[in-house]
Amino acid sequence: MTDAVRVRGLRKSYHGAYAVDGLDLDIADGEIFALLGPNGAGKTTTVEILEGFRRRDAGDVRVLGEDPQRAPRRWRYGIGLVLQNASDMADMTVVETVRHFAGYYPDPRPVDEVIELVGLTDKAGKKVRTLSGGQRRRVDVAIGVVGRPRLLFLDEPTTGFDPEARRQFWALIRRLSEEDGTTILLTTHYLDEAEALAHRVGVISAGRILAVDTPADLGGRSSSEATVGWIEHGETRRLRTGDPTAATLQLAARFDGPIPGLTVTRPSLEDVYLDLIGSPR
Ligand SMILES: Nc1ncnc2c1ncn2[C@@H]1O[C@H](COP(=O)(O)OP(=O)(O)OP(=O)(O)O)[C@@H](O)[C@H]1O
Repeated sequence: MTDAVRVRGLRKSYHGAYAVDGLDLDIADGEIFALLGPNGAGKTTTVEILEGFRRRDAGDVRVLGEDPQRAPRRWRYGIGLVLQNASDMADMTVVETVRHFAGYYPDPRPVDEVIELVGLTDKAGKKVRTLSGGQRRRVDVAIGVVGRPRLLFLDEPTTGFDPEARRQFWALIRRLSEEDGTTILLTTHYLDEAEALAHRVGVISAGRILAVDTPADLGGRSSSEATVGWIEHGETRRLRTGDPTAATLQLAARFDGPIPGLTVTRPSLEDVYLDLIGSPR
């Protein structure tokens, strides 16, 4: 498998302080990769270097096989950006806005198809400024994908969305990944979003990658101890165990049937993330 993104030893400082401090990163072709990290961790700096908008101090960076600092113009055609509020263009309708951006690419998707993909067909003739925040964000996505990018950057894409809009947006991202094989690099502060969408997540703190794994396995999550909970004599009981099946069978035997209030839980992605970045819970 080839890599859409390959980064080795990336460094970038501002006024003598390192914002990115020796970062390595590999993102495979077709992968959805979520970059997680606290405010100021270096996510935006890293992503903007990959996008070719910031210069690095040191390190080797390949994005779709090219160094973003020296890439030819056609390289940019393979990159899609979903920026905050890209669609806020004076008084244009949805279809005019998407057509405008389609004009920048040599082989754009048909405008109607893109508008359908983001679920805005019934709003196509409406002025963008009259749409809701979530609908405008869909226009941002339409602009990001109209050029048929091989690699799509999504920067905190669902901030401010209601729960239903978030689910619809996730379905759209999965569709881009599954139907078109688009590689997606997502930054988000929502752990449930990373868990729902990403094949792998990377946790970044103080300019370095602390861990990279599938959401299920990050920080040894799937193999860590489980907590079995139940209710007995009107009180909630909890038992931490490496073998929750055996513990549950023993309880079932003791209760001689259903176990009241039975729960079996493992650390959430948020628990593991907070441990990794050293934040008290
Ligand atoms: N243009 C700049 N000039 C000076 N310092 C900067 C600049 N951009 C970022 N920084 C600093 O670099 C560090 C990393 O910032 P960055 O924006 O990459 O973090 P982030 O992980 O994207 O944070 P957030 O989650 O808040 O968006 C921070 O300490 C920030 O203050």
